[in-house]
Amino acid sequence: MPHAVPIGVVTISDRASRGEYADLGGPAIELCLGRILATPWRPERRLVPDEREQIEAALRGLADLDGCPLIVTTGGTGPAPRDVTPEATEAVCDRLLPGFGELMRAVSLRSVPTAILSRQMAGTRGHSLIVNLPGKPAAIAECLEAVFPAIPYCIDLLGGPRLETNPDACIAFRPKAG
Ligand SMILES: Nc1ncnc2c1ncn2[C@@H]1O[C@H](COP(=O)(O)OP(=O)(O)OP(=O)(O)O)[C@@H](O)[C@H]1O
Ligand SMILES: Nc1nc2c(c(=O)[nH]1)N[C@H]1C(S)=C(S)[C@@H](COP(=O)(O)O)O[C@H]1N2
Repeated sequence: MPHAVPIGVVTISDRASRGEYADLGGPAIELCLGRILATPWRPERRLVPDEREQIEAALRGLADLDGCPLIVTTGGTGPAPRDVTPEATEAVCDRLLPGFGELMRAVSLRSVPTAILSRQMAGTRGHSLIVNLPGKPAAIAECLEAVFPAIPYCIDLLGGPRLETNPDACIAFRPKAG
């Protein structure tokens, strides 16, 4: 699909990257995006260990070389010493969007009290929006569905492609002019 919008799907996991378990996070992101997006898109997949330099390199490449208007990560957002996804995200972003993390934690807190352990965040790098999700595959749809209504308009504001959604899965909110 030559005109499909590239979307970065980044799994950050020591064990999945070593092949010790199958990556369930990347496929869960793709399944969720497939339900939500009406605009043709294609995943740009990356699987990296919890190493800050490798995460930053993946995010920079997806934003600057692959031209992804949206990059979604899973894993490495907690308080463990090797969890460095938020640090890597902050390092590559021009600006942070704290509302994403606030909303995702609030929604997740309805399911698990440990939701407050995630330092997941979002920010912009040039024309790209980067959104962190926790590593638990079950967290992915819960978090992504919560914030997605604001994502198409955010990408409009960043000068990216117009993303349309399937209204049965997600109603994108675009404030009316004036
Ligand atoms: N990509 C993944 N695929 C399948 N399961 C995952 C994945 N990432 C995390 N998990 C599961 O969610 C749990 C919590 O995720 P977390 O990101 O804290 O992993 P972790 O304990 O740091 O280990 P690792 O980095 O090796 O995945 C993991 O212990 C694992 O059971
Ligand atoms: N929706 C949701 N959010 C969640 C969880 C979950 O199971 N569901 N797990 C929490 C836990 S136990 C941790 S440690 C943090 C960080 O997870 P990560 O290091 O895998 O990103 O996410 C939290 N957020």
